[in-house]
Amino acid sequence: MADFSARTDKFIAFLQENDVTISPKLQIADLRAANQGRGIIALEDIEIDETLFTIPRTVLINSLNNSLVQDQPELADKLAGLENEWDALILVLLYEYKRKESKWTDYFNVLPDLDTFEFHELLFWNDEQLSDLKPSLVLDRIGKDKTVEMYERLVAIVNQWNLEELKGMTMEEFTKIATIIMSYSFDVAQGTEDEDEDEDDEEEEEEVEYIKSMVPLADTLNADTHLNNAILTYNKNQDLVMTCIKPIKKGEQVYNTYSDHPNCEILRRYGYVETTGSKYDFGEIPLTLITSHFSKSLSEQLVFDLLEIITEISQEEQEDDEPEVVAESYDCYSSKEVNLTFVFLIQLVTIIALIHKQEPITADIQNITRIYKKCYQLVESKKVTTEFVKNYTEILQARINEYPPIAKEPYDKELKEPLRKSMAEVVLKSEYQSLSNCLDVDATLANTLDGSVKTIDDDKLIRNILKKRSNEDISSNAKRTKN
Ligand SMILES: C[S@@+](CC[C@H](N)C(=O)[O-])C[C@H]1O[C@@H](n2cnc3c(N)ncnc32)[C@H](O)[C@@H]1O
Repeated sequence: MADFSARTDKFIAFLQENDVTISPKLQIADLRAANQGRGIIALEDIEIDETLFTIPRTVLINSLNNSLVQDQPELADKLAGLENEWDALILVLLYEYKRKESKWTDYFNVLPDLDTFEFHELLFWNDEQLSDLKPSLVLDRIGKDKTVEMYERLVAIVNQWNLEELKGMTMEEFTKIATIIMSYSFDVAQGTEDEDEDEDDEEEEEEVEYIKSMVPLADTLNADTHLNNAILTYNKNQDLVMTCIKPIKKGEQVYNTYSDHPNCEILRRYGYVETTGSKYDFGEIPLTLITSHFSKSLSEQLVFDLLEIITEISQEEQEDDEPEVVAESYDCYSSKEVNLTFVFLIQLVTIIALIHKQEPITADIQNITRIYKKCYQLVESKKVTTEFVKNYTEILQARINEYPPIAKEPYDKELKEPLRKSMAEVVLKSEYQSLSNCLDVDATLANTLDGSVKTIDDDKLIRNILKKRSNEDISSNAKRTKN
């Protein structure tokens, strides 16, 4: 405890020596009892727009500003030239960690210690612990293979650049540094001003470049998706300014946002969960579940062929920035909203399957394009068919049924031991509840399509498609006769 607060005191002295100004209404607190490490609390009420603290850029650590380039200036261009911005920051941070004394020593002494800190991000879970997360699709995103690839790439750079101090970098050290970057770093805008921005000039906004940086003090803030009350902005001098965006009462914690993540992603990236669910929770429907659902009415091979054709058509028909219709999975949010592509795909395959019942369908691109366009118009005009509702509900229910009984239980306010098992249970509950919320079909469709949605008879749509097709057949026959 004494060591913990002594480190906090030295960190505060470091901030003051480096011209960081902090509101006297704030205090860095020991929140270890709540599994939150350090955090910042308000000693007095704070109003919206009050400045919480101001950080000059000289205190940041990034590929431009660090001890490695100070010690070996010839590396500056090489670091700036690295294609992957993670690579540069990993190298400079590991160098700072290994260097016994540097400008940032008292900052590093409040960051997770590489030897003693227990990281809970999913990269550090063993197979048995991970199995408690089944059937969450977060298990497909842990990225152990990518980490090995990145480690090997960095070892090659260390050797090529002959970075003596980093030559013994182990896979474990590398993984911990990369994790610290993932959970502590900020993408800091280069040369932006908060005020006097021409908001209409979108092109100018697009040109803003970001540099991945460690930002002392800004990274002492914990996050909460429901209670977020502070954001990082910039002032005219290009300093970083943490600003209050929601009134904060005396005794309350100051919370940043780490972006709009569901609990499974908060756990994967930051090693904690929001015990009563994230504001941005979702459950996911894997494409395989949609495939197996429709394989009951169409053959499995036909479903595969259709998905291939639908992918082709959507690439042709869609704008570049629109999401692919055929994706590996689809999100179902706790706020009763799903991906629009999920609605469209189910509606499309539903109609194809019904037509197939009347006359066997072939996976022919012209034919499917016609049905694709009709379904697109239908969904665009905020309509779906009765059979869509049935298939949507059955697919969602099939996914819900994959969850273990614990997922159905309400949230406990606090985590229990063993901690990782307890966090995994929270993730499953978050996903289960999100999927269940989306069983409210009317509300979910209204949120997804931005307005109330009408359900029409399938036959009406099918007749319309088949009629149009026979009309087109007649006219193409007529054309052929003419020729
Ligand atoms: C940017 S740091 C925040 C400062 C951190 N608490 C510390 O002591 O260094 C991010 C890390 O803080 C912890 N954290 C942030 N928000 C949290 C929360 N709401 N509950 C529990 N832990 C949280 C997680 O370990 C996360 O990886």
